[in-house]
Amino acid sequence: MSSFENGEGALVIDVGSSSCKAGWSGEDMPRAHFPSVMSTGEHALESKEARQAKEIRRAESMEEPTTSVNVSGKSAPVSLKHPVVRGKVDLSDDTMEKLLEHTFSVELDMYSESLAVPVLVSEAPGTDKATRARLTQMLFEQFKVSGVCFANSAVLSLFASGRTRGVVLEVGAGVSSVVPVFEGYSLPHAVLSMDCAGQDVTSFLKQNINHELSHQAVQAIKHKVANANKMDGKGKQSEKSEYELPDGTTINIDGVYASACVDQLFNPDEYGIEAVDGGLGDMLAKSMSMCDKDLQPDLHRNIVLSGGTTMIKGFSERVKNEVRGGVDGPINVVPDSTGIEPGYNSQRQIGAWIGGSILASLDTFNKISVSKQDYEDEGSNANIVHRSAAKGRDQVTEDNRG
Ligand SMILES: Nc1ncnc2c1ncn2[C@@H]1O[C@H](COP(=O)(O)OP(=O)(O)OP(=O)(O)O)[C@@H](O)[C@H]1O
Repeated sequence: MSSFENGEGALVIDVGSSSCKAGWSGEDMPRAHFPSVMSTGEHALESKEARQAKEIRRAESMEEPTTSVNVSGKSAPVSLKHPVVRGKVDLSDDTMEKLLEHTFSVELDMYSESLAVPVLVSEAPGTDKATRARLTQMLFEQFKVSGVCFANSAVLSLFASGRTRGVVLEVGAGVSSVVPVFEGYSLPHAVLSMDCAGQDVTSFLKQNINHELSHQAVQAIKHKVANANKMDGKGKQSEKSEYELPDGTTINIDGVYASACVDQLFNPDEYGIEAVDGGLGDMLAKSMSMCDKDLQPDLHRNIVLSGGTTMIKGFSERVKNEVRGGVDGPINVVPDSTGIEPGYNSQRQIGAWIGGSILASLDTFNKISVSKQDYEDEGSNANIVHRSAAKGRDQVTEDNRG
């Protein structure tokens, strides 16, 4: 496969259900981290100026439809749309294309007719081939990138923790997944997921707070008060937590809700949530038991947390306690409650992006990516990206052995 003529590195993009992380390979942090939501409808016609879209997005709630003033001074209806819903890219309209355009031209300030850089895209576990092919075509045709590479977000998070073997528990905004990984390969037969994650934690809290607050305001409260304490009827859960709103109003959150909003992730059936493989602890135990017996002890010792929702207080300890009952032998959750790996501790929400930044700065990256030349040589057939992905995984494994 041909290599790229690029001396500047690659762009690394992770578009999630709630936020998009984007930046350059080899850097420690994404340069941009912003809500993955775009305006649609009438207003979209006038939003060619991506900066205007940015201002509107920032000013308005992520979830609620709103209005804005168009060039004629009249109010125009605006609705906001997420290009990724429950971890799945929605390509039924141009929202994803707009989000990418906004990412490149506004957030990364590199507007040009032709980007001419390679791009590594972090994809959610279980992303289908058709979606990957459509995105490949979009990146080559619309944005004129010089190369494309897709990598599993869980595998990237594992790389970020300095591992190539382990099981990743990803809990973002829209979806929770368990992905066992062996030498850089995810093991698809044992990948489990549940459509319940951070946005459901926020919604639960919103329904149980006695105040009319926006989704964003409740999200901020959640970050402060939510905890993963076990719901055992009594004790800490009955304590109230105080939260001061920006206008000085103090609201009290009942301790039961501060714990129950998170408890639903561990006991979904008790909250009427459909989850065929049970809660997060059950999913982890089940997924690991579906892997080769010889691999299981390694997985038990390398349970890596990833995604913003795992930042909730007490999350790591709760995961450890839940899994302990379901598996034999020692287990280790990373980061653990005593913060043995403090570096990774603060990086959970951007773990996949960091793993992508590392992968895209290795020599291997050129070998696992599809260059523009490769794409054109195949008659602009975007399906080339699947062959490249398989070849790439072999290469990453070989490089790790070496
Ligand atoms: N400190 C925190 N405490 C609790 N929750 C947090 C914290 N920081 C972020 N979150 C939550 O994490 C979620 C976003 O995480 P992340 O960015 O990993 O998701 P995403 O990639 O957008 O979504 P997904 O992976 O589900 O597609 C939000 O629900 C947010 O409220």
